[in-house]
Amino acid sequence: MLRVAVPNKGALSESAATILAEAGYRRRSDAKDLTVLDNANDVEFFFLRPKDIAIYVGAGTLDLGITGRDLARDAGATVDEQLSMGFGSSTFRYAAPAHATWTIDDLAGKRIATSYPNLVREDLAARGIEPEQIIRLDGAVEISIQLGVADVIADVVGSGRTLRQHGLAAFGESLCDSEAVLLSRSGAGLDKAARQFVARVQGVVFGQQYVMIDYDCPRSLLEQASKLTPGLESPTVAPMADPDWVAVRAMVPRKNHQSLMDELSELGAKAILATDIRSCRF
Ligand SMILES: Nc1ncnc2c1ncn2[C@@H]1O[C@H](COP(=O)(O)OP(=O)(O)OP(=O)(O)O)[C@@H](O)[C@H]1O
Ligand SMILES: O=P(O)(O)OC[C@H]1O[C@H](OP(=O)(O)OP(=O)(O)O)[C@H](O)[C@@H]1O
Ligand SMILES: [Mg+2]
Repeated sequence: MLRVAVPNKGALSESAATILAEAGYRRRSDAKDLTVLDNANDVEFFFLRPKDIAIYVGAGTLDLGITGRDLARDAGATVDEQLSMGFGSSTFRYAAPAHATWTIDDLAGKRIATSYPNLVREDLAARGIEPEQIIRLDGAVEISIQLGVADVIADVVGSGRTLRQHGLAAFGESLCDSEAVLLSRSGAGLDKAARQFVARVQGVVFGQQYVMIDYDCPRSLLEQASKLTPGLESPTVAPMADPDWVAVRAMVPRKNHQSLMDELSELGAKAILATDIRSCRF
């Protein structure tokens, strides 16, 4: 039976659960359940702290796991990314009080609070910078400067709202551009069950990022219209009862699909429809 780790709570848990349910796997019935046995699909799910997931997968205790790229890097686990899952995007940044201008070199001799001490230690070592201290906190890191515990923080930035709320500004480049990823143990090949799991999840993730566009197109405009909707291989073109018209179908990126529909309409296409894709295989 395939053993898969899923975040039990926090920023990644709801989106991960939604994708797995859409991929046909059994949901947990209670938010406190730590395991779910999905006999129909021959998978057992383990609901773990996102921080711990890469450790289990890297050790080979569990076959696959969903967690953040930043957490996996901080854990130093020997894992490979099978799939980017399209949610939980964030950057990992140094930040300090916004009233002063900071550069990376200013980190020397400072107290840096973070929940990701290994990621920070690695970054500073690579730059040859010696901090006074790296203070490991479990969360709410943004408050640590005003409480007098640290001079600088290094933390996850999503919208940037939490930094702004605490009068902080990020500086230096991102230490890690993160998102939720599906991990396997490094170097270990995937067996058939694991490959099938990855394909199913990929089908849902891909489906979320694309829509299906259908439209009627004057045959004389087909070449121009096909350039707007090239599809994955090429658009499907079907004859219509009126020989001067064709029906066209193609997958297009969800992002900007509304402006693409405007362009098709301006070109002369009619009955333009966009439909959600629930899942797909390549
Ligand atoms: N606001 C956010 N926007 C985008 N991604 C985020 C955000 N906050 C956290 N993440 C991502 O979620 C993951 C961390 O999840 P989470 O914060 O739930 O775990 P945790 O901090 O270990 O647990 P907890 O917050 O329950 O103590 C990381 O990969 C991080 O990049
Ligand atoms: O840029 P923003 O969109 O404001 O998001 C960033 C915040 O979200 C996360 O905190 P979380 O809610 O996980 O709490 P935590 O600090 O206790 O981990 C992260 O650690 C930041 O504090
Ligand atoms: Mg958190």
